[in-house]
Amino acid sequence: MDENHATKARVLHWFVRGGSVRTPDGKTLTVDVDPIVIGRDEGAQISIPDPEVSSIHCELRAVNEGIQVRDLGSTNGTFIGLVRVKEAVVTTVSELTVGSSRLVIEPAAKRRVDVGFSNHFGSLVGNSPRMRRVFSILEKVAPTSLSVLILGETGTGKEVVAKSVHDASPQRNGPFVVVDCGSIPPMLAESLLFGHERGAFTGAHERRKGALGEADGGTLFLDELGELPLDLQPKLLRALAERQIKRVGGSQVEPIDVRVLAATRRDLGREMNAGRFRSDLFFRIAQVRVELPALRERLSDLPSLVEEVCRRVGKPEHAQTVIAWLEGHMGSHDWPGNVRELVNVASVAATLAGEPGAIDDVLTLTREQPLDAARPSGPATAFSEAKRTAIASFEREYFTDLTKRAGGNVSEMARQSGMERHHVRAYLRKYSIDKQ
Ligand SMILES: Nc1ncnc2c1ncn2[C@@H]1O[C@H](COP(=O)(O)OP(=O)(O)OP(=O)(O)O)[C@@H](O)[C@H]1O
Repeated sequence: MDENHATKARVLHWFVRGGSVRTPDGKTLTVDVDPIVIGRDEGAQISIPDPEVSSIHCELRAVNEGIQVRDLGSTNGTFIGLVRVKEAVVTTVSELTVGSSRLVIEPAAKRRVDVGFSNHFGSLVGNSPRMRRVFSILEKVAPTSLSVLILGETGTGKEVVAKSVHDASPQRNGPFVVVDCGSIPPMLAESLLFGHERGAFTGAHERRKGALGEADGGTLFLDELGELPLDLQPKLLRALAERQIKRVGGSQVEPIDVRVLAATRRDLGREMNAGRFRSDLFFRIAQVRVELPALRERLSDLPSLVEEVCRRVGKPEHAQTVIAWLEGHMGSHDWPGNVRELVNVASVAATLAGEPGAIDDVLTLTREQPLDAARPSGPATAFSEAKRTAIASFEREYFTDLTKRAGGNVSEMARQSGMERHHVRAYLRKYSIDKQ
């Protein structure tokens, strides 16, 4: 990371109103910026053995205005006084009811939270207080062997966090193995994770290592953890707890030394309460929870992200033009695709920003034209035709080059370009680029 990023660090703290919560058995806990989970499960920070409380019921955390209460998909609901709430901020002493148990929330005065000086971690950048706090947590946990669950909407940078944690860990020279839990074929799931012996099932011609075995001495990143098939969950939990695996069709156990990182877009609280995700596995993997806020909640990150993107595409001199354009034209955009969407828009803009007026055309085209129909809808002027040709040639060049760099692997292309796999495929089809 260049010095530029460090010298631009300005925001060093934020203000929150935490306080305390008194549990039904009379204990008092401090509520701070890291969430406190309330539930029936023994792993919850406030564990309440009340059958009407869901295993993961709700959570409390300090935010700017007071103590935020968030229901996590409980069956019987979370109440403040007599009002059932999904999400609310408590600013005065209030009674919180879960099942038939009562807790008392008491907000305290606002206090300053030091968010650390760092405005980057690995290949992540961000100036907002929330991201600075994420970076300071990551700096602390990366060198440990703690497992980390990374939460956030699509495109918020979960995979980059995982890779950056691996790169800053003692296992950095070991393998970094990614398993996309959402695309595990059910029939092969167990073998994919734990490996198999030769002849274990039809088609098992070779003895194979699974993802856990491959990750030995390194990091296993379970992407889309919420999609992990239910029947695999207890097996994975056992393997992680006992630090050993048994291949499908095998009888011997092999020791493994693997650090686990995981990510999910799904609300795992809801999944657990619906019985689709095991809470014991959740607490085993979520020793540390890191939440990446949506980009719309941290727009102050935009300039540093654009600078980073311009640097990546080799056009650092265009950063200020792109930032000014985004502020002027997309100030009210709420970035549903988060940083991935910003990276896409900013890289196209940065690449063509040298031509006067080009950004308007580029962004209008990339945002409004379906990929397969980049054709003028009305009478084309020579100017717009020229722009279209420039974009087409940029896209063709970009994806041809990307295909070479990723050896034709679409997942790798998606990773490198920060796009969804189906978008990458659509561009390859559009320009008839051969994956070989
Ligand atoms: N803080 C950041 N700094 C720099 N680049 C970032 C940051 N966050 C995300 N990115 C970029 O945004 C793109 C998307 O990131 P990533 O693939 O990690 O998102 P994700 O949360 O894993 O998305 P999904 O849930 O869809 O898999 C990547 O190109 C990544 O480099």
